[in-house]
Amino acid sequence: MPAHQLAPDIPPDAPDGAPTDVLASEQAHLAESRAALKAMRAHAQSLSADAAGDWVSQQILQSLLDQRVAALADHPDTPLFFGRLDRAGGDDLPGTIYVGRRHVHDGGSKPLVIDWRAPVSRAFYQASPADPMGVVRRRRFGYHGGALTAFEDEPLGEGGEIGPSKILTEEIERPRTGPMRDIVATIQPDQDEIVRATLAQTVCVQGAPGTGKTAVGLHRAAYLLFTHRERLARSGVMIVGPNRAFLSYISSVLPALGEVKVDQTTVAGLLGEHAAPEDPLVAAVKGDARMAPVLESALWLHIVKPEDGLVFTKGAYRHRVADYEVREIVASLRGTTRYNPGRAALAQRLAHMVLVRMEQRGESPDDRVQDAVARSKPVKQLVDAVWPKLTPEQVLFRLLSDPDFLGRAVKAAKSDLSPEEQELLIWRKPYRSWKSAKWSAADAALLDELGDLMERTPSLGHLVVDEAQDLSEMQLRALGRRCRNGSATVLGDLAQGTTPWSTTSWESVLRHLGQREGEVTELTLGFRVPREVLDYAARLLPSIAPALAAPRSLRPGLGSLTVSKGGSVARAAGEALAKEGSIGVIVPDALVDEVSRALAELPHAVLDPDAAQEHRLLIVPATLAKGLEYDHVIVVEPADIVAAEPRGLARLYVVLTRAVTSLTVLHDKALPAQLTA
Ligand SMILES: Nc1ncnc2c1ncn2[C@@H]1O[C@H](COP(=O)(O)OP(=O)(O)OP(=O)(O)O)[C@@H](O)[C@H]1O
Repeated sequence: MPAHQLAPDIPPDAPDGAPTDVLASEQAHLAESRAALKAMRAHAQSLSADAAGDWVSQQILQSLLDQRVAALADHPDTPLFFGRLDRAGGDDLPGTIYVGRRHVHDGGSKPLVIDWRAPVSRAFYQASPADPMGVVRRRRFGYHGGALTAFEDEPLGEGGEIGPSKILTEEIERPRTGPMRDIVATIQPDQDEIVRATLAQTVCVQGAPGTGKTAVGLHRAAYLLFTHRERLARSGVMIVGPNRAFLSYISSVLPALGEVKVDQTTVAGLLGEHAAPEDPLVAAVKGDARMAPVLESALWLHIVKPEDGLVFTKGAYRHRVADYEVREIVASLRGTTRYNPGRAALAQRLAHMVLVRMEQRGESPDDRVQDAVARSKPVKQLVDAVWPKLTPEQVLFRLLSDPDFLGRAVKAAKSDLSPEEQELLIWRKPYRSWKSAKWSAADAALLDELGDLMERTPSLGHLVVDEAQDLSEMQLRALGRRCRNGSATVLGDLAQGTTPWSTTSWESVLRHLGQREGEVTELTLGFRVPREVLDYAARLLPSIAPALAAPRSLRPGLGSLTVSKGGSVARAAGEALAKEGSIGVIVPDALVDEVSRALAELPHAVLDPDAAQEHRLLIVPATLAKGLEYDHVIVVEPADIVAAEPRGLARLYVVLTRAVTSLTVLHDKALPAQLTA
């Protein structure tokens, strides 16, 4: 008997009845589950918020009920369940379990579908003949639209071999159109290990292009939200991706899994959309973690040694705090609090001293008097003079425009920033004031660091960081602040690092993120790029990431690669349009307009950095291709892509690994030597 049976292709010899009967019975279970979901929704709709006592509680309850009703919507095109486990029994759980996107139960609370994230569903992803996990048979379902049309059985109890799943193969061979889809029906065992890692655990995933890192990160977010619903509803989960076009591409995955309350943003979205152009050499120094102690010193250098004491007049009395006492208070606070709470504490401590004086004179002031004194003019004046009110922008402005001040900060921090590096940091053309300064992306991380030195940044419960290899140490520190009381999922590929500060080690990434305990793991099997294309792109690996092993692909994709000298982009695009699926024409950024003119006869759009367009034929600037995929990819002039930036070869590697079905490389100039070797 074959290990897999795919109805209706397989002759009706299955032990538990002919496939068509089985199919009919599974279709009946789907119909019953749909009806039950409808009833659950009707029940939720019938609940009234009137029971809540006051108006505010009613509003909150109504909003919760509305969310519940929305969550119970049946999307006819989305399979309600995609798997079934027949279990050996011996526990309290049902013998047969249907695994799907959400729980569905009948009127008597009998489970008809169990959420894929429930502990019992784990076996659907992990059970194997070697370790059946109490499962006798795993059944996978194939759908066409919303209709259940096929099933595939894997007997697990007999210790045999399981061949490749046709349903998985069909899913990954499916022509791509539109945004990214969830992979909940076909998560692979090594991916599932990452998805179900505990909330306390920070996981860092190195993976070649198309190994499912993004998909895994999104599913892990959904898993954690299900497993720790209340805790994470309070603290929050956030996904950080490389650009907004990418976010738009992945935006429907979590909602399809029922999770709508996850913030998806970019580093710029989080730290501020500052984008003043900057020399990469300068940005590299600014991105270096050695900036952190320099910023800290720069901030604290603003504290002025108190020369005068405080005189507080009340009625006929003058209460004095001596200069040395003020110095003692400042010294005791310095370095023990963040900057802004330190200011407030200084005012309170001074006020306290005044109160002590009042008491010594026989008065009995209470706490309100202390607050009033802390807010009084003489105290405010002294605090402003000694511990001035500052913004991150003011401090950074001073640091980047005043070489002496920078030198003092470097010295105070005992930093080894060299004179050359310090010179790079100083603006060539200084701005008139911090208000008119134009900040760069690298400055945004410095401002954020200063902001945290002044006021603690709140931490989220969990952070998913995609394309993490591209982040500078200072950006990682900024993200680390946002998960310091939580954990992170860090995803990336050392070979796809395209920034001048791209990392070469995940241990270093975890260290700067403040998650040293994080575990580095690897995904090695590619689900996107055909083998022939991946092997071609992998010729670049010895030059860009020599320590990495060549990636492997699940998809043979014979005939998927065409390399053509002098070929026409319009012809290649026209040929791709005659096939099924999306088409990405990936071009050096400088050639976007030229290629758009060459394609004037064909309906097309240019990918906008701020949004993913729904267009079959898209021109994609090479610098925006990261994380995206297209059924057919046409890459124009690799030599120019390489020449455009310092890590141009890595950019080319990214660009060559976006194809799902075919890659056409068009070139007039000589190809990079690594590709022809
Ligand atoms: N288990 C799976 N079942 C079906 N499809 C999968 C599976 N894992 C990944 N895929 C598909 O493979 C493609 C690549 O996945 P994804 O974008 O997550 O990879 P990646 O590792 O982030 O790639 P890159 O490094 O190039 O950004 C996607 O279309 C995704 O849906």
